[in-house]
Amino acid sequence: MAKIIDGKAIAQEIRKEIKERVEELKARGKQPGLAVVLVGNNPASQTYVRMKEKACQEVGMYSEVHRLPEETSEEELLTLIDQLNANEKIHGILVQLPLPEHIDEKKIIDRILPEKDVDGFHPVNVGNLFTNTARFVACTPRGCIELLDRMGVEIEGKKAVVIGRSNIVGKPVAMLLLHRNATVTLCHSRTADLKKECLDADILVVAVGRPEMITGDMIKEGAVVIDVGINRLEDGRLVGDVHFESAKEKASMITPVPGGVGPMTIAMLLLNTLEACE
Ligand SMILES: Nc1nc(=O)c2c([nH]1)NC[C@@H]1CN(c3ccc(C(=O)N[C@@H](CCC(=O)O)C(=O)O)cc3)C=[N+]21
Repeated sequence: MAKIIDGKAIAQEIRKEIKERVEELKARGKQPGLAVVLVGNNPASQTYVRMKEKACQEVGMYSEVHRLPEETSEEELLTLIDQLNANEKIHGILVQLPLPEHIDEKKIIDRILPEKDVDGFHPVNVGNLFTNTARFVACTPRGCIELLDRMGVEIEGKKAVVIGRSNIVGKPVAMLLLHRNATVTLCHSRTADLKKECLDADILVVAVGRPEMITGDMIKEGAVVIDVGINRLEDGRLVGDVHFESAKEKASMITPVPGGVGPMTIAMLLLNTLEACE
């Protein structure tokens, strides 16, 4: 039976460490500041933004949330980004995604100064990730690696299989694992034999966005399983992309959903903001 990776507790520990570093900065007259921009009324986004705001306050960071109406124009949003770029109190800028249909996400992200892009979504940071010189790495991928490190999982020389090739999780997490000297396989919807690839994995990272699609029969005995998925079922239950009950019979360690990778995403956002200020 797998050991459960308590992402919530690990994230809490990291937040405590961040709080101490914020206090040191404050003693030197500096306070890390994060600006979060939310456009529209997406209920999930509103919840996430509240969580981010609360997390900032808890560690003593300055935070401001800009809640803009659904009809906000691209031009108006770009003007706000320019103001935040120029604002010395703000070290990190996060534009909550997804944005409304009429706004070009790429155009907005490209406008954020790379040195304030604590989401790690700006092309400069994405490009630097490729050469292992990134100032900011996207929060969820960084959180996955941090979980492995804090659980004492060795990455070097291991077979790591990543399922899902999104720009915000799959691709960057594969790159981070590669930089840590894992042998990395990146699987996706057209992978010929997904089960075979999965059964090869010492470390399995799943980020596809399909509820409980990875089952215990696809997991090698003793593998470490990181489940990035967060899916709300019709009955209201929150489940990952991994079928937890069957997977935990095979894995040596596994993240639960909720309480796994999710809380790490916010902890890494705070860490990136702290580092932006430092
Ligand atoms: N620019 C941008 N940056 C993001 O980082 C970003 C975003 N847009 N859009 C949406 C996604 C999603 N995301 C999560 C953050 C925390 C949890 C989290 O803490 N989840 C908890 C609670 C889950 C719940 O109860 O809903 C858990 O998994 O235990 C989940 C998901 C950040 N995102």
